[in-house]
Amino acid sequence: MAARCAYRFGPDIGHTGESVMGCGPEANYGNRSVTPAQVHEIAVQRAIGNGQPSGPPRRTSFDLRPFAAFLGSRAREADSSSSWHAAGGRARVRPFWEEPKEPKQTSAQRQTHTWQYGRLSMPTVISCQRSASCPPPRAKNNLAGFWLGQKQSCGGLGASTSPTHEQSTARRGEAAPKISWPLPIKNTRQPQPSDQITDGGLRDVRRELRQPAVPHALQLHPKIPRSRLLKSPKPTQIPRSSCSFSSSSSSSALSQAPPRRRASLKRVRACGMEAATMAWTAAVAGLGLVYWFVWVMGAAEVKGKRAVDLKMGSITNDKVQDKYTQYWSFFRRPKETATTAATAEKVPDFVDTFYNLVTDIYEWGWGQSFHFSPSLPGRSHRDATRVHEERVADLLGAKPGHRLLDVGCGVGGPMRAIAAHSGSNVVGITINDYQVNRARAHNRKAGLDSRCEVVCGNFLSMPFPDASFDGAYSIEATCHAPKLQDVYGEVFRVLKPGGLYVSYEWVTTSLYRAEDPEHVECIHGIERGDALPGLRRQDEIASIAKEVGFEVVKEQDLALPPALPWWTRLKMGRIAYWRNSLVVRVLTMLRIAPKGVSEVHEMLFETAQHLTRGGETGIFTPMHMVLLRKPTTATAAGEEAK
Ligand SMILES: C=C(CC[C@@H](C)[C@H]1CC[C@H]2C3=CC[C@H]4[C@H](C)[C@@H](O)CC[C@]4(C)[C@H]3CC[C@]12C)C(C)C
Ligand SMILES: C[S@@+](CC[C@H](N)C(=O)[O-])C[C@H]1O[C@@H](n2cnc3c(N)ncnc32)[C@H](O)[C@@H]1O
Repeated sequence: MAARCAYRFGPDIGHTGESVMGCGPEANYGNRSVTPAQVHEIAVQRAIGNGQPSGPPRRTSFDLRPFAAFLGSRAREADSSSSWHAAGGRARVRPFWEEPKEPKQTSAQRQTHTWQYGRLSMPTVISCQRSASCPPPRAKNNLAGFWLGQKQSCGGLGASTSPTHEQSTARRGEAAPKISWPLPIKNTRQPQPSDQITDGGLRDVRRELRQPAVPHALQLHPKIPRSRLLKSPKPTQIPRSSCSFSSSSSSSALSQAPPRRRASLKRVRACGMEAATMAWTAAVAGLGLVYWFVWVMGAAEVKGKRAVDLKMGSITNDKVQDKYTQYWSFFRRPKETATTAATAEKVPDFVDTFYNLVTDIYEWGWGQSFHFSPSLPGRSHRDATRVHEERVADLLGAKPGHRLLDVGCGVGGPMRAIAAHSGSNVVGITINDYQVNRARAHNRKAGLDSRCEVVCGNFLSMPFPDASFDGAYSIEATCHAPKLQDVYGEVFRVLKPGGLYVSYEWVTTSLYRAEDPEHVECIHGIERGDALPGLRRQDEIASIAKEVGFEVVKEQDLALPPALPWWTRLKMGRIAYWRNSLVVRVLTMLRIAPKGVSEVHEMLFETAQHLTRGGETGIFTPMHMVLLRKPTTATAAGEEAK
């Protein structure tokens, strides 16, 4: 039968695997790709002569390869059509049946063969209902294979009430070997006594596909005498529900027990062993899951910060909870915060506390750039962020040799992008010393530390001489200033005459209605969760800039169409936030993360919802851009205006 169907490779043996074409009317596989498992299946179908109409190889119902693949077994490598013929079949990964062949064994040698799973030696008995062309073990060092090998014997092949291969052959008076293999493939049709069961079918297919022979996967069980197989027309049937794993190491207690007791003892022991195996598997899988959850899934979008490294800035672990409470009570009533001089003075300190609490969470869940950007169709958030940053450099006309000031630089994401894009030198200032250290470390890692410098200081009174910068920019930072005039005035002072300043401002838009409680709650939510002493209106910005002496070159809300929404990133991240919440809780419970981190995370979660609402309703924008120039004639802040 096998000879009737001439397989030949399709014209394209590409990365999708080997195409099997033109197999005659009985088995026309068209131009489908055939995986090793399917090749095996074809062989089995032919070997048992099931008489079913031939067609594309079916995926078997007992195929647990995905599980094996999950555990990182070589099965994936072996069966993955993409890795099978990488690069158009040139760099080929060796499939499992091409494992180095053991020297051919005699049947006596085979009788004493035990399965070797890594360091585990398992003399497993599994009755086979199928032909000798059953598959070889997937991979010897394969935990999944090990698990599956055990599992299959429970109500699987060995426990069927239909005639087994050995029964069929025993009835015919032939010696029927017990056959073991660790990965069964369930066949819809059971072999009939009349079937000519050989592994010739598989061999034929292999020959045709020029695959080497299967290594010695099939074996005789050492403990079952050949004579018993011949004599006993009906081997002991083990109920489907019971555990049928059996070990060849029988104890004397077992051999001395009466037959019924012996059977139940065997079952108890078998169940015990299976339970232990299951427990081990569960433990390994559990550990794997925790690892994946915390280290892999919990990693920062831009690698560099992991959940297990979450710190609360320079706040010691025992102070986190207190600091958070203090922060929260200070910013609970945002509008009042900026109004009295006494509270306004305290703002920078609380902003510093805020960034101690959130910097690592931001880096972990957002990356090294702490700002929004319009979405770009078909581009990643990372790309969109970078484009938004490079736009600053372009607006400033930054060149190599220029000295730029980054007002409120965070951990320096924009600074590095701008320095790299324009070739200029950048000095960043932030109030938070933890951010200074993070930014410096990132600069070093990026190889930009010679052109990117970071200073710890207050942008309301900067430690820089007058007219010391060619240009300046601030990305979503000046919203922390109780009075915008103060920070704009400082930038004006340190800029060289003729120097440009670009700022991306957080503001309420003309759609905001102070009499709408929903609007008010949304904006308060944004202010509370972002350490803001009170958002300004969009139309205030230019006049404040003019007030300190700047010329307004350009003003534009970069969030307006045709720009795509900036808040979709926040919205789409929701599932990740749930996961992060859980990670943070678990880490706090394990005392890896300090107490209070969960509360901070909760606050950010809530803030994200207010921000999203602000974006969706259009009452808020985080990217009102102003391009300002210090007049060439100006000598000091506000002089030109006067
Ligand atoms: C300019 C400012 C910061 C803007 C944004 C960078 C941040 C505003 C809200 C932040 C976040 C909200 C939800 C967090 C999430 C719950 C967590 O699991 C992972 C981090 C967040 C996504 C976090 C990231 C940064 C923000 C988007 C303000 C302060 C002026
Ligand atoms: C939202 S982050 C933006 C950081 C950076 N521009 C970015 O886009 O990644 C705001 C930054 O402003 C800084 N900041 C806020 N108030 C400040 C102040 N009074 N003096 C100096 N820096 C301040 C914070 O420390 C923080 O680094």
